[in-house]
Amino acid sequence: MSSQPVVPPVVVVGAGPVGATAALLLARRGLPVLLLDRRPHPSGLPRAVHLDDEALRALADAGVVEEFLAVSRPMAGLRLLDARHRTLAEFRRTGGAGRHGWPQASMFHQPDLERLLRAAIDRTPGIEVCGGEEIVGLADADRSVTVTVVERATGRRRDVVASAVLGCDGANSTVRGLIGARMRDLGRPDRWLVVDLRTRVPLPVWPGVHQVCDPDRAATFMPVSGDRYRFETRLRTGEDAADLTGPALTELLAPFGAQDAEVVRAAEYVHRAQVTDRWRRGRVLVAGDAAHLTPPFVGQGLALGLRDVHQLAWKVAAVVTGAAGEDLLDTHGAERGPHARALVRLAALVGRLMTGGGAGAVPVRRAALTAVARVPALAAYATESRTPPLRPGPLVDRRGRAGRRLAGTLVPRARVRAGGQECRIDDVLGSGTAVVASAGPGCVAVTTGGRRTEVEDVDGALTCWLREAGARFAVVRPDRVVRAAG
Ligand SMILES: O=C(O)CCc1cccc(O)c1
Repeated sequence: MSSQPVVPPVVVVGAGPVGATAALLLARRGLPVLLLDRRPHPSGLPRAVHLDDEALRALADAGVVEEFLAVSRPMAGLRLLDARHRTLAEFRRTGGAGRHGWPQASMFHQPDLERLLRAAIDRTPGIEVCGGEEIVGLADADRSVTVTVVERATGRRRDVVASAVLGCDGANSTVRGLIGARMRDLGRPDRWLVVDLRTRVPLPVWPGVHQVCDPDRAATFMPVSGDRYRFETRLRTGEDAADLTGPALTELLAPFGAQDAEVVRAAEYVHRAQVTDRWRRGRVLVAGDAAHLTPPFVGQGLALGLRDVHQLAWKVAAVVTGAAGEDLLDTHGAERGPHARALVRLAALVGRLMTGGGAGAVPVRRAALTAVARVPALAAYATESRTPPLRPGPLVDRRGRAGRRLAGTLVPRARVRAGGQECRIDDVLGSGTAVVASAGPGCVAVTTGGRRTEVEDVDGALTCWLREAGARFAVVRPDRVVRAAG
């Protein structure tokens, strides 16, 4: 009788949306997962409210995107307003199907997302969840890590042998500290009041994010999902959250028609712009808020974290199963670091646009808007909701015209017809590396594992995507990022 080799679990630390998604992605690749969280139950706090359609590729591969769409709402875009609420600039997002087949921007209530992720984990074999357990030590060995864990209620300690450890344990990450990583500031911290609201009747507001660029009283207002709204305002020096309750808050909400809304939660929050200086020690890696903190002004906090684990899960699976060498894990920080820094800097720039004040207010705003328009990666984000491409490296070959255009970006999740059935290209790409090539009018060929399949390019989106980049083919990684094109 042959026995399967026993692979120790991948320990995922932190069962928030990033850790939970990581656990699902790893389990769907056949790895056993131990998901630890210091809290006995999900937090229930509505922190993140927005995801872009690129981040939904991670939820799709985790098997929960349909459930996410059922609890979220398409968002119309981002409007920059002046102090008198006149529109300075507007960046629209398509509420219908964007290039990935979903709304370009979706708003949601975080506890809804956490609930559906937890339900998916409960029905996925191979994931063990341990709440109320805290990690206190990590010892690297050859191809494994010993994780020391304490049960918070009893103080009982135990050692777990892990094949890898993913620190998705948030802003105050223990894992980050244990691997000797430090956060590096990309901007100054800023104190804001964050208010979650509910209304009995829907408010007649534009269904997008309003950013009030007023150095004296910078503010953000947005419909979330259902009857929920969020208002945020920068706290002035010497002001705290308690100063902005009652009539003072009612006055701030009035321009949005939300003066009668129920205040569900009002809390001070310090917005930070930080990225870790180290993403890995051996087989221990950090992701999500453990690796970066962003001001919320372009709604990228959670999206960055979901992309981290989407781009990491297949690499961890390849290394742990011996299909790739340990150095594959070096690409995690090399790819995610510049991407995170670019988006954190963009968010900080929008923050300056909202709060830059004094005599320099007008030039600050003009300079920032010019910067957004001039830097291609920023312009692509502002106008088309495309995040910056991954930098060239061992898994991103940006040589040649086609490589420069496509490598490091996501293949569109286009509609295709395969074997008489309509589906999305991701369903044909499978879970490994694939090649997508033009194959005559209205047709593309997908090669996976040496097998070539011709599919109908239903809307011509893939043919057009290749043609516009001057490409005949694109090599697509398991995380749907283009590795090379030519
Ligand atoms: O750029 C986008 O599409 C998202 C804008 C956004 C979303 C959520 C909060 C926020 O302050 C901005």
